[in-house]
Amino acid sequence: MSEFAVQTRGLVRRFGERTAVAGVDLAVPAGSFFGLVGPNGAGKTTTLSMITGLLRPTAGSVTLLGDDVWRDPVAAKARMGALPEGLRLFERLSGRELLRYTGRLRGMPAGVVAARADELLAVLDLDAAADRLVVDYSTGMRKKIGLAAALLHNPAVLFLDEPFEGVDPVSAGTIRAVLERYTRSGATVLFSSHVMELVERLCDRIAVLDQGRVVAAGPVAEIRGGRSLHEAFLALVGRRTAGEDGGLAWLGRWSG
Ligand SMILES: Nc1ncnc2c1ncn2[C@@H]1O[C@H](COP(=O)(O)OP(=O)(O)OP(=O)(O)O)[C@@H](O)[C@H]1O
Repeated sequence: MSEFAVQTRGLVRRFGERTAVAGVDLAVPAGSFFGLVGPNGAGKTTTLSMITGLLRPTAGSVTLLGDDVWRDPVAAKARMGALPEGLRLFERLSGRELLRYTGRLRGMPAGVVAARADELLAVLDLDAAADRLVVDYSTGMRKKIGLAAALLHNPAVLFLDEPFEGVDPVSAGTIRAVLERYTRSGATVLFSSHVMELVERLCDRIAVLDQGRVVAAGPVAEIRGGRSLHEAFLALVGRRTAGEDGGLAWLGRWSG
C-alpha cells in the first residue's frame, strides 16, 4: 500500500481562460490530519473536487492509496468519503432514511447500515432529529448528517470542504471529536478551512494554496515558524487589509 493516502501530480484545472488550479503537487501521508488552506478563490474547492472524482482535471493525476482516482474511480471511491461544499442532500428523506439510502447505494448489508446509522446519529447528537426531514435541518445539522453519510462505509480517507463553516461551537466540537477519533484509528482526513485556529489545533500538516498554486506545505510547526498560523498565513498570501490604502474614506462620515 502507498505511504501516501493522497498524491496529486501537476494537477491543473482551467475554466475557459481562467486557471483555477495551476499545477498542484500534494502528498498527504496516510494517517495524517491534513489542512488545505488559502484565501477565497485560491482553488481549494476545485482541488478537492478533482481529488474526489467530482471534477475532471485539465491535466495531472490523483492517486488515493495507490489507486488512480480518474483511471480507476470505483476502487478509489470505495475507500473515500467526502463532504463537499454546498452538499446537496435528499431533502425529502429523514436523516435516518438518508443514511439507509446511502448505505444501500454503497452496497452495504442493511443490518450493518442500521446499526452504524444509529451510532453515528447518537454520536453526532442527531438522534432526536433522526426522523425529521433533512429539509428542516439547520446548517450545522446538515454538515453533521453529511459527515455521517461520508463515514458510514468506514472509508480510509475522508475529504471535507469547509466542514466548520456556519457551524456553532457545540456542533463544531462534536464534529472535531468524531474526526479526532477517526484519525486516531489510522484514517486520513484532508479538509479545507479558513479558520486558522482550528487548522492549527487539528492538523499535523498543511498546504497553503494561493492563486491555484501551493505556496507552502509541510508540518504545521514548520509553516508557522514560531508565529501563529494566522500570522504565517497572512505573510504567505501577502494580502493587505481592505481600506488601508485610503479607500472607503466616505465610510462612517456623517454630516449635518
Ligand atoms: N465552475 C467554474 N467556472 C468558472 N470559474 C470557476 C468555477 N469554479 C471555480 N472557478 C474559479 O476558480 C477559482 C478557484 O475557485 P475555488 O472555488 O476552487 O476557490 P476556493 O479556494 O475554494 O475559494 P473559497 O475559499 O472562496 O471557497 C476562482 O477564481 C473561481 O472563480
